[in-house]
Amino acid sequence: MRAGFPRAVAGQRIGLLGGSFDPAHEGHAHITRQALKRFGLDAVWWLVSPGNPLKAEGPAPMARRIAAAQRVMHHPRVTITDIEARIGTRYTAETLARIKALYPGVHFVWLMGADNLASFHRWDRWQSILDTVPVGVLARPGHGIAQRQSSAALAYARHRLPAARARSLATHPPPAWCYLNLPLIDISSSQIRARGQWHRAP
Ligand SMILES: Nc1ncnc2c1ncn2[C@@H]1O[C@H](COP(=O)(O)OP(=O)(O)OP(=O)(O)O)[C@@H](O)[C@H]1O
Ligand SMILES: O=C(O)c1ccc[n+]([C@@H]2O[C@H](COP(=O)([O-])O)[C@@H](O)[C@H]2O)c1
Repeated sequence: MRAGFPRAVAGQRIGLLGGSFDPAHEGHAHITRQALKRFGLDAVWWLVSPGNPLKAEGPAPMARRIAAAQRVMHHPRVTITDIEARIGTRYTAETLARIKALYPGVHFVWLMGADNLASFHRWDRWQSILDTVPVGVLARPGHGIAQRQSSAALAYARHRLPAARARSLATHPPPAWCYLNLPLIDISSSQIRARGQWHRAP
């Protein structure tokens, strides 16, 4: 594997938590620990995005977001990576196609909070994402039942695995998705920015 790219071996189950991480916070760390345990993952990679295609304002510089993420998340099975910037992608569908080609035989799972399930049908080629990798959705404060009835959730309702089968998600052939209820942590990057504890300017 090229320098700067995380290592993985065929057969491993790896969760991909894409995010702006602008900045990272305890909510990200919490859903990562839950995903490791409940989906039975070997590792989680935080894909620090060059910039969410649906967000008008650009995030803080990558190096600063990575450094902040490393302060928040110390775990032997979590890797924080700028792989999207390295491969030149920011659309998840393209990222997943590239990562799957780079890591044959690895079982990847796309991870996201419930707020993203609500807007998922606005993502570029969202059906292709669901048809490419299993998706694990983690509950988020303020985003409950309505999200589970969002356009994407309804369109793929018959491919939903019950939480009791969460540990089989990573090796389940796509499309497959699973919604996990978990203890909620009410924190967001927007709150941290609004409190003036993080600034986007370089
Ligand atoms: N407190 C939380 N509980 C559950 N999921 C979360 C939480 N915070 C973030 N996530 C999820 O983590 C991923 C990355 O989130 P992101 O970096 O956008 O943080 P954010 O707090 O949502 O940021 P912002 O407030 O700027 O939109 C997303 O899938 C998001 O749903
Ligand atoms: O591919 C898309 O169209 C797309 C649209 C919105 C969000 N995403 C990805 O979703 C992840 C979460 O984004 P964010 O900003 O909510 O942290 C991050 O990896 C984004 O690149 C991807």
